[in-house]
Amino acid sequence: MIKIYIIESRNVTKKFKNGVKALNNFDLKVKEGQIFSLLGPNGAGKSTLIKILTTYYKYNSGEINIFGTDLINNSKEIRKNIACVSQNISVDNHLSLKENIIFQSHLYKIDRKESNRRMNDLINILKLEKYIDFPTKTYSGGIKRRLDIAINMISNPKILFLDEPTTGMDIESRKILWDIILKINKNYNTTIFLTTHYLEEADHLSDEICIMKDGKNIIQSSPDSLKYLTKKRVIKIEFTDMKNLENFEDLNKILKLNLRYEKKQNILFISIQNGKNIFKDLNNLLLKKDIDFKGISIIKPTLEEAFIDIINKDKEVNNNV
Ligand SMILES: Nc1ncnc2c1ncn2[C@@H]1O[C@H](COP(=O)(O)OP(=O)(O)OP(=O)(O)O)[C@@H](O)[C@H]1O
Repeated sequence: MIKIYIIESRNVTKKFKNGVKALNNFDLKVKEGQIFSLLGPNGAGKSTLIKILTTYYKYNSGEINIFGTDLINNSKEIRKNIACVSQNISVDNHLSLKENIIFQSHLYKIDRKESNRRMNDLINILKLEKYIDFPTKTYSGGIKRRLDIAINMISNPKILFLDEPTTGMDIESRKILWDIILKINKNYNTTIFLTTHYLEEADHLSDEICIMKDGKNIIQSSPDSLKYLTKKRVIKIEFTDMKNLENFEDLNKILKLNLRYEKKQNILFISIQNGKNIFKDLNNLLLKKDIDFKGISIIKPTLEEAFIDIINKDKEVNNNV
């Protein structure tokens, strides 16, 4: 079966009037029902891409299909089926959540009964019971963001774009919003396309991540595969006591193993490239030399370490061209 991607771009280029190429032959594939995150350093082109996908910006060349149809030829129809919560909150500050939703429902021609049903459902999912009746300006930034998402979800979009949804939030509000994003994705099967600077957020939420830089898609994969790509690993050995740790340090010198490590009490953290063989050798060595240890394990890199590694590798490649 041929899988149709809900968003697919090929060779997309966007050049601004000042000559900046924000997108440079940009390719992307997003599957239906995914939570998809776009990561990249400042100026990578993330906001430009979102503005193009949500039909605010035109692009110079290349091809974009959304719902299997061409973005330029079908922008009106596509716009009806997507929603975007941008960094600038778009709710009317003087209206309450209810009034904002009624207004939005009129725009999308949703009848009152259906609108009420959706509103009650969204209030429940977004935990907004306490914030229905007063003007939205009276609420904190975190609550306003949730109100904005609820209002945007009233049209039942197939894709919800979230541009840095948790920027400026404290960790507690951020985690509440993570749960909400997961629930929206699961309950409505809404494809979520988000940009974020928080790698922990991308790791927690995403089925797939695209790392972009200088307007190009450097890599697109699941969070776990991205972590696996970085060859840097750390082996952690916890010794039964300091004496055993020192015995191991002596062996490192005598056998010229040249291991680079850091110590924390009776635990050694050894930095290695390319894990499995060294792990086995160290395990065997400890057993053979009768050095008592409590445990030995490989610590997986975090997404942040993988991200830095991938961005730096791309720099090296480009500097060598
Ligand atoms: N309207 C514009 N006119 C000219 N250049 C622009 C415009 N918008 C963005 N740019 C440039 O295009 C490049 C990509 O910008 P963009 O805002 O898309 O990056 P970003 O990845 O969203 O960055 P950030 O993480 O800092 O928000 C940058 O060099 C930026 O200066």
